[in-house]
Amino acid sequence: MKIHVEPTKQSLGEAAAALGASAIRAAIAARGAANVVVATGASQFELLAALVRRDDIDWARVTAFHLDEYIAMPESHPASFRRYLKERFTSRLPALGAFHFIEGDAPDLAAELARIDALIAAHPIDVLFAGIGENAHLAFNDPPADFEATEAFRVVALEERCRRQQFGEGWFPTLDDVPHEAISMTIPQMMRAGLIVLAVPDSRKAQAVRDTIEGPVTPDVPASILCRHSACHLFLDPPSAALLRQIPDTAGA
Ligand SMILES: O=P(O)(O)OC[C@H]1O[C@](O)(CO)[C@@H](O)[C@@H]1O
Repeated sequence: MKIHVEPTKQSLGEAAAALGASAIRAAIAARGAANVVVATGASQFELLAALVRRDDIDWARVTAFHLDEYIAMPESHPASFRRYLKERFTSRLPALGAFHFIEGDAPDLAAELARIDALIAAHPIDVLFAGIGENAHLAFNDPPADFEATEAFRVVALEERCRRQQFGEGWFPTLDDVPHEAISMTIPQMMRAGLIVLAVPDSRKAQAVRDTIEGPVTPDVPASILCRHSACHLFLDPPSAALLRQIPDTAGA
């Protein structure tokens, strides 16, 4: 895993977007199209803002997916990930080729899972942008995460720490309002991406970052599996890097 410690959240977002953009351009040059996954949450604000400003990408050739969505939440809810992405991504990229949203409030969840599994199987992912939760989750795969899942998306239960984080970020009026279930991309599906670009700012992520990089690869630290990916870049700011004993593989090294 390549670690980049950027001086600010803004430069973190710009550097992560620049790396992703070069891989998107390379995929378009090689195949005429690129497939990407984008993430949500407070950690992705600066990255998405920088990504939608990139005018060096032929966005019409890009097909996009996202990582996760709450079950039974209408898109009009302030915490809906579809709403988040329509406000911060698709509305800023009118030329975008396609965006396949996870309909977490679909009446038939099995049919919805089958639909998005088939779609992503037809679109091998070139670049996956993601964050890491305070509990080191990847997408909504809370600990202990399933590193062996065979499907691309599944329904998952959200653990207490994860629900507290969502409440703490201000997306819900009370903890009780945070859903207990979501549809999440599975970890094996995330690991199939050609390039993984992680944007992880803020001191509240410092322990998860340390456990991810310095601890063993274990389902109890879902993001630790990323150490086994051949092209994974982790963008930190000084507060999120604060607990690292050393920066093992700095950018450009
Ligand atoms: O920015 P946050 O809220 O810390 O989220 C980090 C990760 O967790 C998820 O938001 C799921 O909660 C992912 O989409 C994101 O990559």
